[in-house]
Amino acid sequence: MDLPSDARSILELAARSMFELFANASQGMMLVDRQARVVWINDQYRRFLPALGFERESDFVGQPVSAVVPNTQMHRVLETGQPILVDVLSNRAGTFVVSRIPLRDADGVVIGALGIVLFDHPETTLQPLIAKFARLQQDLDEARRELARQRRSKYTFASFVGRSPAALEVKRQARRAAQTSSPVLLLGETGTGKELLAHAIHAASARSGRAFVGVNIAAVPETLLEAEFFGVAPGAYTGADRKGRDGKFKLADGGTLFLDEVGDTPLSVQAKLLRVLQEGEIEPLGSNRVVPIDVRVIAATSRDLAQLVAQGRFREDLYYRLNVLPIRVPPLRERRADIPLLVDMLCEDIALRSGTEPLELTPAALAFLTQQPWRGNVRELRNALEQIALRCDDPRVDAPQVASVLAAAGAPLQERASLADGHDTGYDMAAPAVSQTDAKSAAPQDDVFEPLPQRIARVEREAIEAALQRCGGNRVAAARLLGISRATLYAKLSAWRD
Ligand SMILES: Nc1ncnc2c1ncn2[C@@H]1O[C@H](COP(=O)(O)OP(=O)(O)OP(=O)(O)O)[C@@H](O)[C@H]1O
Repeated sequence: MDLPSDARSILELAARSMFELFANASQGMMLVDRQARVVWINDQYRRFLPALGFERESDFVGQPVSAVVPNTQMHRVLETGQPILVDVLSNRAGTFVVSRIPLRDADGVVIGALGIVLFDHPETTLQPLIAKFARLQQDLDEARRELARQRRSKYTFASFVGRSPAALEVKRQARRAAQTSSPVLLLGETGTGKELLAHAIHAASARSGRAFVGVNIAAVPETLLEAEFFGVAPGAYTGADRKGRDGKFKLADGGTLFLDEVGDTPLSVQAKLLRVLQEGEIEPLGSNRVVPIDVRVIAATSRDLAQLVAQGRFREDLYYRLNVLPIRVPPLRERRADIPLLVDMLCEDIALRSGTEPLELTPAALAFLTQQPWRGNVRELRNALEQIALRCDDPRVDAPQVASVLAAAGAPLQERASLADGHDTGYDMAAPAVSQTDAKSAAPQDDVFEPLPQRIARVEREAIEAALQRCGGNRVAAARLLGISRATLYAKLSAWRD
C-alpha cells in the first residue's frame, strides 16, 4: 500500500503507527478519563495488577487512578494539560520509567490522559544511563565541594603579619568588626592587606561557615557589573546566560560579600547598590521579582572616597552606608618595624612554593629593604623578594645585590638608604634614585642573554609599575596612560600576585 496522499490520512496513519509501536514496545498502557478514573488498560499492563494489590481487572478499571496506583501524577496532566514525557514512578509495584500524555477533543479540551510504562526495572534496563548519571552526579558533588572550599576564607588574623603598634591597632579594629554584622570599609593603598583582612574578618565572624565571595569592581566592565552583582533571570538573555545566573549577592547569601575597589563603582550602579544595602533584597536582571538576601558587606578602596564624594563621583548616601566601621590599613612605610617579620614570612613562603632554600638577608640587606618607599606595599615587597630569589644564585644576599635587583626591576629606590654595616657595599649612596631608563640598562646584559619572553615580561612590568607610580597607585588612570583596559591591567597585576 502506498502512502495516502492527503495530510489528514497521513497524520492518522502516523498516529496509529506510533500508538501501536508504544503499545508493543512499552511495558504497559492505561487510559484515564476526564475525572481521572481508569477506563482501560492493555494486556501488558495487566501483569502489574497483582503487585498493585488487585486480582481482577474489574477491581482496578473504573477506580480513581490515585486510589489504585500510588504516587501517580496522571491527575496533574489532566489539571495542567501538559504532558510529562519522562518521569520515574516508584510505588509498591516497583520503580518504572513512565510517560503521561493528555488527550484532547477536537476543540482542544482535555478529556483524558494516556499513561505509558516505558521501562520497568529501570535499574537493570537503564543501567548504563543510570551509571553515567551517578558519575555525573558524583562529579557535580565534588565540584560543589571544591567551590565551597574555595569560597571559605583563605586567611585568618594570624595571617596578618605585624607587631608594630599600627598593625596591632588594625587587627584590634578588625577583630571588633568581626563581632558585628555592620558594613566594614577598609581604606588603604594597594597591597596593604585589605583583602587579607576582609577574609580574616569573615573567618572570625558568626558567618564563617558560609560563603566569602569577592568582586573586584574595577576589573568588571561597567556594562556587566549589574549582572555580576544581582544575577540574571532565566530567559532574560540569549546565549550563555539563557538559563539565568546567580549574582555575587546571591552567592554570598548568609555569608560575606567583599567589594574590592568600591570607589570604582560606576554612578549608574551605585544607586542600585545602595538600594540593595538598604532593603536587603535584589532584583535579578530581566526579572520583576525581588529576592531577599542576607549579606554582610566588606568594602575596600585605595581611593579617597570622601574626595570622590566631593567631586560628585561617589554618592554621598552610599558612602555613609558603607562607612559604618571604617578601618584604615596603614602603608608599609608607616610600619617599617614590621618589614623584617614580613620578609621572614615571605621568604619562607617563596621557598616553600618554589622548592628552593629560603633567602638569608644580611642585616645591611634587611636595613636597605626597610628603608624603601614600598608604594606597592606588601605585594611589592613580595615581588621584590621573588625577584631576588630568582636572580641571586646564592641564598645569602647582601645589600648591593638587593639594590641592583630592585633597580633592574625598576623600583624607585630610596636615595639616601644606608646600605652598609660599616663596610663598603659598592653601591653609590649619593647616587640619585634609579630612573626607568637606568633600570632597563641594569637588566641582565652581556654575559647572560635574557630570553625574549622574560625580556618582554620585564619591560611590561616596568611600564606598568612606572605608570602606577606616575598615577599615585590609581589603576584606572594607569590603565588609561598605558592604553590598556583596566580589566587587562587587573589581570596582569593579579597574575603577579601570590
Ligand atoms: N600584614 C600582612 N601580612 C602578611 N601578608 C600580607 C599582609 N598584608 C598583605 N599581605 C600579602 O600581600 C598581598 C597583597 O595583599 P592584599 O591583596 O590583601 O592587599 P589589598 O590591600 O587588598 O590590595 P589591592 O587593593 O591592590 O587589592 C597578598 O599576598 C597578602 O597575602
